[in-house]
Amino acid sequence: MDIFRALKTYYWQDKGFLWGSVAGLAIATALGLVYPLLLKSLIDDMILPGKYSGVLGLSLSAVGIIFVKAGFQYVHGFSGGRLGNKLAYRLRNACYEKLQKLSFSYYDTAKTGDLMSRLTADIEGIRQFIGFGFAQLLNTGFLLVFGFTMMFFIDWKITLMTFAILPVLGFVAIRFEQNIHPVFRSIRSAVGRLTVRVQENITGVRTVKSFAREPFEINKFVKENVDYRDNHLQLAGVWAKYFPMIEFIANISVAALLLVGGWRVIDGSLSLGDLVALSGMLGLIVAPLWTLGFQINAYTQSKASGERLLELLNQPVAVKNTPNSLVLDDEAVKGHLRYEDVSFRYTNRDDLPSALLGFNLDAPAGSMIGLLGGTGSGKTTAIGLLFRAYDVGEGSITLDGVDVRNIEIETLRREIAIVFQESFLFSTTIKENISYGRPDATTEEIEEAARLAQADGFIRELPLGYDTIVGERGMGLSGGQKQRIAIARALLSKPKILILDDATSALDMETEHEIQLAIRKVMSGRTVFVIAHRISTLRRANEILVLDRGHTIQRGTHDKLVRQPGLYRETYRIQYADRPEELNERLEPSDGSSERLVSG
Ligand SMILES: Nc1ncnc2c1ncn2[C@@H]1O[C@H](COP(=O)(O)OP(=O)(O)OP(=O)(O)O)[C@@H](O)[C@H]1O
Repeated sequence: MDIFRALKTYYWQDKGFLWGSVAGLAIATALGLVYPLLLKSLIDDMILPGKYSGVLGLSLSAVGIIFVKAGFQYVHGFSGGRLGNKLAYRLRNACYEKLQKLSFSYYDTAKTGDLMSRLTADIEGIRQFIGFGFAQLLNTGFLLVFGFTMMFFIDWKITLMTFAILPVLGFVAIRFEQNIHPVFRSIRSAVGRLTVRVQENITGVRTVKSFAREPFEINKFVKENVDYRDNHLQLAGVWAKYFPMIEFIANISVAALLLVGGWRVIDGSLSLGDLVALSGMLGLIVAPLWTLGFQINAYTQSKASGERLLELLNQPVAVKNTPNSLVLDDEAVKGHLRYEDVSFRYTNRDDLPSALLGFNLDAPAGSMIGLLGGTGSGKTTAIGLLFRAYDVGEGSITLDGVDVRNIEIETLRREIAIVFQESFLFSTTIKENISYGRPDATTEEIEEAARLAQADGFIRELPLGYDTIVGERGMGLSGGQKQRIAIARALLSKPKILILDDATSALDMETEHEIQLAIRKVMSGRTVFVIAHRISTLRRANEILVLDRGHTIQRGTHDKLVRQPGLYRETYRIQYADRPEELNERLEPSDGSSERLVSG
């Protein structure tokens, strides 16, 4: 019950509905138990003595009871529905909000399918149990207590006899639950695997098709589908075995009642009406006992779902604001950045060495910083620490002299715009994609940003122009088109710091050059970070840092670096091998003697 206590904040404000659902069902149940008493009265007081005058009154009472019972059943259904749905609504919102708050580190290991199922199937489980299952479980208890008390007052000996069968029935019902629970669990994980298969296949459809791996994918799906089908067959097997067994045991008590009750009526120690009433009540008690296994199952399932939801809701947020976080004043921010001896290691990858080691950088407002290095050398890590995707391990990063860890995350990130290599577009209009960071932007501003990002031309050629809806993650657009929309989105937010993380890799040199000119214009006086593998993208930077496995191995301007032996010059050599004039001109040493750079 601890799980449900922990979830109390999501349903306790509706406790009126909870009580309404429980009380509605309990009263309707108690009223149901009155029917056998009416039958008893009909037989013993009217039919047998031949007093027919009371029959009409009795049937009118039955109608009245039906009416009132229906009213209480409505109260149960209405309250349970309200309670469950309001709870599910709050839980869904809370989980979604939590997902928005969780830091990047959480998503490094989170699985999309698993999170989706928490927000759907697990919440549904809780909704059903809190709304209805809980009241039904209590109701089974009420039935046992009310029913046996009434039976006891009619004839305690017969009642005790029928009572003897209950532990057996309870035992079988619990065995049933124990057998069916793992099957339900396997079904749920089989559904999860099946969903992940479909999701991955649709997402990676281009890769699948380009490698002609459709048969392989179909086989994988069929395997999961077989698993799913087999689980359902196993479920059907458990049902088929236990249902007749439960019915058989329950009917033994009915048979025993008929046998002993019959004798007793014949020898005159029990009235016929009492026998009919006892049999009616026994039937009412036994019916929900059949479903006891299900009710317990619903309880354990929703407990497991509750655990999974609480695990998400109680997930610590790795990067968060401190109580005294500084709220940045947009007007006052200049954009002067300093990294001082910054080192960082990803906590989820203790097996790996630090991703960044002793990183130092001074980037005054208005400067352009270039980062170059092989894959995995720490470039993205260096900028991730700046916008607090992760907090630095050692050292510090300051913005205008304030440690970024002391700046309110939201205002810090509002000053920074990042364009990643893989541009993510939402499945909405191009216009809304560009204005994502500034929903208040005017059409003119959106179009101006698109012009600067060299995107306006191709957008206008689309049939619906800026109102064209792009497919999921930008499907239907080329890589370079997506990158240009992402650049327009970043430029529109007029950030103090712009980060281009390999953001122009899909563009041709000419378009990239045009965009660079535009960025220089828009970002004049602001700070720009450019991560790139192309020298042409970096060469105008005020300072270029060359990284290798987290270490800064070279730094300086393009002119300085092309003269130094090292990775930068090697990269330059490879990229400009087909333009030796430019290469020689660049690499000519200061003493005027020409250096031979390209062999062969
Ligand atoms: N989220 C993460 N969790 C664990 N390790 C990570 C994570 N992101 C990066 N790494 C590791 O940190 C190191 C630096 O990665 P980083 O992404 O900073 O490199 P990069 O220079 O930007 O590479 P690329 O040019 O390929 O984008 C690599 O060894 C990488 O495997």
